[in-house]
Amino acid sequence: MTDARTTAGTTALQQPTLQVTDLHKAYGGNEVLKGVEFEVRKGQVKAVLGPSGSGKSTMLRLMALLEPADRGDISLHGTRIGRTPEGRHLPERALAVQRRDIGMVFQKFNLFPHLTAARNVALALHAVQGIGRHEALERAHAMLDRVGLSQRAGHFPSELSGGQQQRVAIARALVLEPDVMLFDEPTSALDPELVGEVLDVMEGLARGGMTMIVVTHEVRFARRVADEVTLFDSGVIVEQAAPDEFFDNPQHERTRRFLSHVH
Ligand SMILES: Nc1ncnc2c1ncn2[C@@H]1O[C@H](COP(=O)(O)OP(=O)(O)OP(=O)(O)O)[C@@H](O)[C@H]1O
Repeated sequence: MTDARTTAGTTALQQPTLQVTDLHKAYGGNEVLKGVEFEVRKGQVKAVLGPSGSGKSTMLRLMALLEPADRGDISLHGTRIGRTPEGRHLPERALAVQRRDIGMVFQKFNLFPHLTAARNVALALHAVQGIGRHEALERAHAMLDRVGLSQRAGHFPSELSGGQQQRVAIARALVLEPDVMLFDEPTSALDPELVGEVLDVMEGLARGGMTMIVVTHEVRFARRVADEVTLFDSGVIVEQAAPDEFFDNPQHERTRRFLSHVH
């Protein structure tokens, strides 16, 4: 009994939080993902770099179950998600339940313009988890405090800077207490002077133990915060390594060429 429990516990610890195997996706005849193998473990931060159009966003969207893969598996804590055990795509209602464990932040914040920051965050709790208005608002305020926006909770998106709006979007994802957070170029739509405040929030989350995958062009952030950096090119992973290795001693010519353009 004890042995069985220990074994199960050890297995759970070793399992990636989120994992994709042999992931394929094509749009029309355009093969965008060509058998990607990728995983993130509990508390790990993975940065994903790569040229435009290499398939980074597509991988995140598939991982977040926002669209189906053509082939391959996506697993959360070792359990396949997005498909039935027989391999059929799950219906929307079942997908919605599985999506709750995976938070996603996009380049565009997509806040509701007619709702205050607090209500934007509370709406997620209310709509997705059915939590009552009062409690949802209380938790929204606590989450806005965590991203440094307690003073802005009553403001509408139009009254907030882009950086502040993105922090609201981060709070909206966090309030659902996801097991893993996916960031898809969260600072690309921001004026340069607003990038830092969003990266600071993300760094705080990373230091606090959040499991994160970050698609980004912010090389310095990747070097400073990530446990591992991945280079995507043309739908495949070219190189994955710890930041010092990746940036100072890349093994692949493609990585060297990529870094020569971004450094
Ligand atoms: N819904 C879609 N329909 C058709 N083609 C798509 C769709 N989504 C992505 N693509 C194509 O797939 C390829 C990969 O796109 P993706 O957005 O995943 O790349 P990316 O590496 O994230 O690029 P970027 O850094 O520019 O965001 C591109 O050629 C893109 O045009």
